[in-house]
Amino acid sequence: MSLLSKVSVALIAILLAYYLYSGYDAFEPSMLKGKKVIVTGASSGIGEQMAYHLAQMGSHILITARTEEKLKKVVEKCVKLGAASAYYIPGSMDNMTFAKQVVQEGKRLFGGLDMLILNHIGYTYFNYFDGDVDHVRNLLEINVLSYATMTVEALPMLKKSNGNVVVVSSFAGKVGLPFTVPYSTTKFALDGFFSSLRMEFKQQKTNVSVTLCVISYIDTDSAVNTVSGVIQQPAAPKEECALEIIKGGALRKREVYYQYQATKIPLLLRDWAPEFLENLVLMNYDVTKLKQKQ
Ligand SMILES: NC(=O)C1=CN([C@@H]2O[C@H](COP(=O)(O)OP(=O)(O)OC[C@H]3O[C@@H](n4cnc5c(N)ncnc54)[C@H](OP(=O)(O)O)[C@@H]3O)[C@@H](O)[C@H]2O)C=CC1
Ligand SMILES: CC(C)CCC[C@@H](C)[C@H]1CC[C@H]2[C@@H]3C(=O)C=C4C[C@@H](O)CC[C@]4(C)[C@H]3CC[C@]12C
Repeated sequence: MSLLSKVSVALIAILLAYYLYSGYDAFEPSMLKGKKVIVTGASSGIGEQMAYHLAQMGSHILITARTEEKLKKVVEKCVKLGAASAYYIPGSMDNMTFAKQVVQEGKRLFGGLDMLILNHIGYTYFNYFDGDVDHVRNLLEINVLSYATMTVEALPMLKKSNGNVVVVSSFAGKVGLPFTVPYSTTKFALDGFFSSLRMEFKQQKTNVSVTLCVISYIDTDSAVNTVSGVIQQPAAPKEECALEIIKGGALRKREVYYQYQATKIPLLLRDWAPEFLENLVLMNYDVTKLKQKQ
């Protein structure tokens, strides 16, 4: 066999292995039928859309956020869409007792748990870092420590079900960006916690998958209101984003990239051409449109 043929065979084998390993297109909505799922931050945005997808797939759903009126409406719509059952529990994730309570409520309602989708974030500003370290600490509580607390609390149930932990992060959790200092701090921390945990699960043969979702700019009200004008890149649809996150969790993927071209491709540059990537990012910002801090 010539060298060229050997290289071609090796390349085909690598591509085939990647195709099989990545489970490309193996997703079926029926995978979520009857599954017991908790979704945090589901009163609006991507979390709300995930609840609707899960409802259509026939899951048992428990959603949470602070605003009871909104949760109630989302639950009503979930029931109409075909959820096996749908419940809500209101509260704030700066309180770790509440974070544990949500998981215990799942246990009480469903008698187990298949998927824990961690998606909520606390309010932050989109502007130059103002030096307020207390805000960073508070955001770490909401965006990171509550995620860790809920995962610890849910682990016995997830071990029994060979379940999934799905963590919604961001491109800003892989690359430092202007105007997101407190937010990026928390999203990078999620990568550290959950990627290390995933490795320990692998080492200990714990059959609980951990999916970290690296998400680009999405057209949720809060994001558009915060960054429109400043960010030149168009926002991707929240409905599709929500579905990709659920698919990634069900397929037990390590990471989800959405949109692929706005996350995975720029990340190729991160370690090899970081300054080029920084310039690309800056070209996407129009600082003259920066809004006054609220
Ligand atoms: N939109 C985007 O461009 C991007 C979003 N992401 C990630 O996607 C996820 C969802 O974002 P998105 O849908 O835009 O956000 P939204 O602002 O639409 O939703 C945030 C959710 O979190 C809840 N929440 C806010 N504060 C608290 C709190 N203290 N305790 C408990 N819940 C709280 C909100 O409800 P309530 O106010 O009622 O509590 C709401 O349900 C986040 O993890 C975000 O980092 C990642 C990349 C880009
Ligand atoms: C290759 C580059 C051009 C990519 C640049 C991507 C930038 C512009 C994208 C990627 C992730 C995005 C932020 C995000 O993750 C979540 C939030 C929280 C929300 O409440 C307010 C908006 C905010 C800060 C988004 C702002 C826009 C960000 C920085």
